Amino acid sequence: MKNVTAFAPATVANVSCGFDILGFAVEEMGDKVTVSLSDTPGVRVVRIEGDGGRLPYETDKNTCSVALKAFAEHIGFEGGLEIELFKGLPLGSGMGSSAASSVAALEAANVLLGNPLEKKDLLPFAMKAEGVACGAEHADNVAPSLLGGFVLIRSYHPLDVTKLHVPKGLYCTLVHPHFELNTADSRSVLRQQVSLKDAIIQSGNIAGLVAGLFQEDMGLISRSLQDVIAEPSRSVLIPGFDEVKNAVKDIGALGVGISGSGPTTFILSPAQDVAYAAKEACLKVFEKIGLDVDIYVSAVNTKGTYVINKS
Ligand SMILES: Nc1ncnc2c1ncn2[C@@H]1O[C@H](COP(=O)(O)OP(=O)(O)OP(=O)(O)O)[C@@H](O)[C@H]1O
Ligand SMILES: N[C@@H](CCO)C(=O)O
Repeated sequence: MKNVTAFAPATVANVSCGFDILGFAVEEMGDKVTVSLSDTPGVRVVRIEGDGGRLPYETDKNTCSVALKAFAEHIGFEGGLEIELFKGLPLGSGMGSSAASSVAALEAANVLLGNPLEKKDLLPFAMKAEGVACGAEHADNVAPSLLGGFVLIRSYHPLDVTKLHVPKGLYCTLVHPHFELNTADSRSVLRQQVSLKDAIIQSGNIAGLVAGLFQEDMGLISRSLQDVIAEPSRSVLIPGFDEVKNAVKDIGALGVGISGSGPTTFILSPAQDVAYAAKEACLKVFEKIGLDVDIYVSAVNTKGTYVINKS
């Protein structure tokens, strides 16, 4: 085997009440990465497509190569690895673009080198790449992109992640307005202190959301999709956010929140037809505002990253 290509899915981080500790993966949208063995030692990005020429080739800047360099050092691989990145995700969208790249690169390289590590043990290298992309080694995009489904980060020190149950029928609608918001900028507007009152509300909601997922209790999930920590500071940066909340109030959706650090908004629904009704409602909102959007409807991806070609 000389090269392996892997796909890694887009993700919705935070899921309202789980700032930096919860995320889920979606289907179809994502990045593809081919990793090939090379006679020249070291990790190199040799091709990038689909980014409009905007992503860095430098090994210490592209999330694919940052992750692979750390992985190669960890397993003691001293040979050469070449990376070809096919961007499927828009940059600065809130759909985990930098995460999908590093996760696909790690999955491809791990398989190429004979699976020296288990999938879950690739996580720290992808987190390192997130640190380079946005200044914080948060795992709520990389963990679900790697493992699929809903993933909870119980602790960062030590790292303790766990997959949660995905209720049948759960769908999401992702509304991506055509402008970029860097995660670093979107983190810089956050308050550094949280009041006791808000801490109580947020803990109740995250516990309720986890219980709701396991019990497949759509009412409990819906009541728990509330964020009093990040959303109040960030929603002002997202045109149409309040209008979307209003527009989907009466169509049976479970809730609305900012996907990761935005500007994408996610709507969770208990069934596919509700997710499509949410799409129609959002199209009307953005037509009125006069802003171009892409709207995707997707089930939850329970598989995470996977290999699509080996040769
Ligand atoms: N392979 C990559 N894919 C995307 N961004 C990358 C990649 N490698 C490096 N970067 C850098 O990461 C930064 C983008 O990180 P940021 O977290 O803001 O965006 P994102 O991952 O596209 O957003 P989001 O997670 O909100 O979808 C940019 O400076 C970009 O140049
Ligand atoms: N938890 C991160 C996700 C970034 O996509 C944040 O909200 O900043």
